[in-house]
Amino acid sequence: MSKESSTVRFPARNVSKNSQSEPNENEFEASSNQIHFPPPRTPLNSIADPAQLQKELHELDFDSQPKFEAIRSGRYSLSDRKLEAPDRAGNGGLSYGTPRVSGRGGKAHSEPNSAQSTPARNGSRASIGGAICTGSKAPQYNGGRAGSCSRISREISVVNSEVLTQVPHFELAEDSSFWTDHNVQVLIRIRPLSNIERASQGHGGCLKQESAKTLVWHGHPETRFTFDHIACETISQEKLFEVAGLPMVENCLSGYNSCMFAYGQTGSGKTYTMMGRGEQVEEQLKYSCKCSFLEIYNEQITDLLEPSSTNLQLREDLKKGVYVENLTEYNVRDVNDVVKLLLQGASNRKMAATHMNSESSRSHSVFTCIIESRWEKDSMTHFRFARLNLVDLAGSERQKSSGAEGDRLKEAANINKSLSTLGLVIMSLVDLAHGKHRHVPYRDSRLTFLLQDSLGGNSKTTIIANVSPSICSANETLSTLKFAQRAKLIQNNAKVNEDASGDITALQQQIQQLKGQLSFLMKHHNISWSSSSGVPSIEEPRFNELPEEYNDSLEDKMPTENLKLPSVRNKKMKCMDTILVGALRREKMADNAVQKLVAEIEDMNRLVCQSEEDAGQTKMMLKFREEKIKRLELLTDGMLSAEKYLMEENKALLEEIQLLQARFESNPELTRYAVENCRLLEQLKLYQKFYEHGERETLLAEVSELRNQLLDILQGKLPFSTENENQVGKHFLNSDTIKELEDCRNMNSKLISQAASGSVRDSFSKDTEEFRQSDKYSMVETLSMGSDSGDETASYSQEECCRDMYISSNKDKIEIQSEVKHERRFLKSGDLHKENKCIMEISEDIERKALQAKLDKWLRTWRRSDYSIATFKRISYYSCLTRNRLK
Ligand SMILES: Nc1ncnc2c1ncn2[C@@H]1O[C@H](COP(=O)(O)OP(=O)(O)OP(=O)(O)O)[C@@H](O)[C@H]1O
Repeated sequence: MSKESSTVRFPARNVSKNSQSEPNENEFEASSNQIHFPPPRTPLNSIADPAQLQKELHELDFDSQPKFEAIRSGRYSLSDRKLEAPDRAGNGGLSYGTPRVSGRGGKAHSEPNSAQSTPARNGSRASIGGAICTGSKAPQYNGGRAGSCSRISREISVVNSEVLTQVPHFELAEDSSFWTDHNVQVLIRIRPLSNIERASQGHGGCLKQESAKTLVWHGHPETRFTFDHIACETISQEKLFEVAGLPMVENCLSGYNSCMFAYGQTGSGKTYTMMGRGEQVEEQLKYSCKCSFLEIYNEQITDLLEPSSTNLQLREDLKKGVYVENLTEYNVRDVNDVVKLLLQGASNRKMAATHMNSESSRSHSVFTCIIESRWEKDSMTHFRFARLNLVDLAGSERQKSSGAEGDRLKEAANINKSLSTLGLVIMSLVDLAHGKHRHVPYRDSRLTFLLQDSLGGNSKTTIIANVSPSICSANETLSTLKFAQRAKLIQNNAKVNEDASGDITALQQQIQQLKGQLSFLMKHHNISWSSSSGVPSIEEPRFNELPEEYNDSLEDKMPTENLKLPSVRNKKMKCMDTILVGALRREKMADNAVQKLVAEIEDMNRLVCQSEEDAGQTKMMLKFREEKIKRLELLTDGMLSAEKYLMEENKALLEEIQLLQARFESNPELTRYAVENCRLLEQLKLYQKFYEHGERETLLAEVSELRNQLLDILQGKLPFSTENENQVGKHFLNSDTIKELEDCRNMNSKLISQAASGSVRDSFSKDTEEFRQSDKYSMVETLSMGSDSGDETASYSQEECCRDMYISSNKDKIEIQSEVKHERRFLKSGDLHKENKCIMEISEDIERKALQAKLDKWLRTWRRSDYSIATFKRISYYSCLTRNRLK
């Protein structure tokens, strides 16, 4: 275990007081992992005469503890009327249930919804914080102050068998998903009656549990309460931990902030519930974990692990949220470390005896574990972090019931103040949850300010309301139950705290990998980047060096007759080279685009961070204003001297100036403009490149090449040489079809020359207008007009056209029509310049790729299907569109 940032050795523990009385009980010092404890604080004065009370309790405890334990551990069923005589040494055949908190004991717990991807966890998680950590044995640790730790280990132990048989037992529903799915949970825990209570009031109580979810408060008026979970008197620590504690730890490991409060009147079992009976466990934590332990006493924060650090200040930070300045955090390696810290801190808590509890906590304590987990998946580094707050509140009773006087009264007033703020916060949150506008007074007490995330914020929170069934506590029990009922309605907004910054690094790595692969491929295929255009060029087509499967697939697609012809083969190779060059070029462009996007994401992330910072700074400014108002109020009420006011004002203004400076330097607006500027410059460069570096010509050449390729393939499949015509062609085509092919070829060459001269635009405009007006039966004719040749379809009968058009699906028609509509928009828009601009605005590159993909698709369809002139015409027509658009 190491202290954050510096290695701290605790001074040797002052055990003199207790070592005499309980010399062998300090297991801590005997443990291998030695922690030296700080000197404990002087115990607070007791108000009532606790000595007598304690003596009585001790005697009673000793007698009855084993019986109670036996029942808790399940050795005795509730129907057992007779219990074995207890052995005073504590081992007279009594087993303590399962002592170790060793994971989940094979119990299946569902992951929280949003944490499905959390890597498999193992190792110890059960005992984090030691909260409700069960154990068979008391830790037997007794700090410098008598009673502080023995208290942790002690039970009420005032229950005898006779009584227990009368207490109905209700199982605590084990549904871990319930705890993980809900952000705010409330559980009622009823402690058993103490012997003193029993002696004074008999066996009757103010509470009666009717079922696993309902209990009745016997009073005026009799009130029935329903809760999702009620832990009756016979529910063991272990069971409670399994049901409510484990899912909280699970949440925390999954990256959710988690918090567990114990609320209730003094002596109702809050500390017992939170501290359990700590024991050393051996499993290793698999996560990095830091712990701190503080107490809020009289509205002052003290570090329980470094008791000399008193009056610590709360600060707010954008990243950390609310935190305690200078609070020591210890890195812990295993559960033992955690338990040690827990016990060490507990020994320093302010305690005193009151009428209601001989060892009453007079402060609120917060034990915090910050858990971080990191794992790699798909070459991404995931990082999650979460806090687990275990809050043991001071008793919520009224002052007069605790019999407090003097210092205790002042304490009680402060306790009441923070607890009433807690109540107000909860009420405001409930109102908020019902859609009302409310100011939530988090800042009115240190407790609520520190725990604001746990209340209505980013946290999964469990509130355990501890109640005593004693008639003497009837009113307090009722108010605790009402508090619990209200708290049920709070709505938190828990989210997984995950850092995705690793993703960008992973993307960059991926890009690097792809680059490596690309350069390897280029080296092996003699491809070099042309320095001027950034376009790869292939030095020499080498058909024989192509991978075999590539040849095979080609052979599958092409008629074997053609492959035998070297000229055809060379031609094909040339085509393939072109395709490859195009593909590599596009790949490079895509690579550039990815890089740009990555840079843009980084910019945006920066912007988001800055905006968050800005929001935080605005919040801080508001806070300054609020504080200033408070100061002014104090000044006008005469509670603050003018001098002190000025000094505080000066300090606040200095802080404000610093804040404003920081705000000025990291103004998100500036960054936004800078990012926008960069983006526009990039765009400008792109346009310049498009015109000046021949990008446009390259695209045109590529499209034209693709079209030629298509025609070549058509020719290759249906050769025109007399010999082949006789052998193969005859099987497929009649002379009309062959002529049609020739026509199409002519049509294309005409289009190319027209595109060069610009005249195609006029004719195309006419074409599209006619196309729009035509019905599906005349579509082929309209298409053919694009060729500017009246007799091109002469040999293709109207009937055949109709049939072909029927074959082409409605979808095709819709696609073509929308293309034409699109085209018309261009043509209407006026001059060429505007058109080009328009084209670029809708992203030339993407469009071109899409068109090319369509061409490829059609080509594939055509290859697969029967030869269809209509399809071919569509392709030709589409080529025209493409060409025109790119122009
Ligand atoms: N469920 C329980 N089973 C057995 N003993 C219990 C149980 N709950 C509480 N006790 C015993 O009751 C006594 C008072 O409990 P505890 O000190 O936890 O109360 P508390 O609510 O923390 O009081 P305070 O607010 O004064 O600190 C202790 O001796 C404790 O061992």
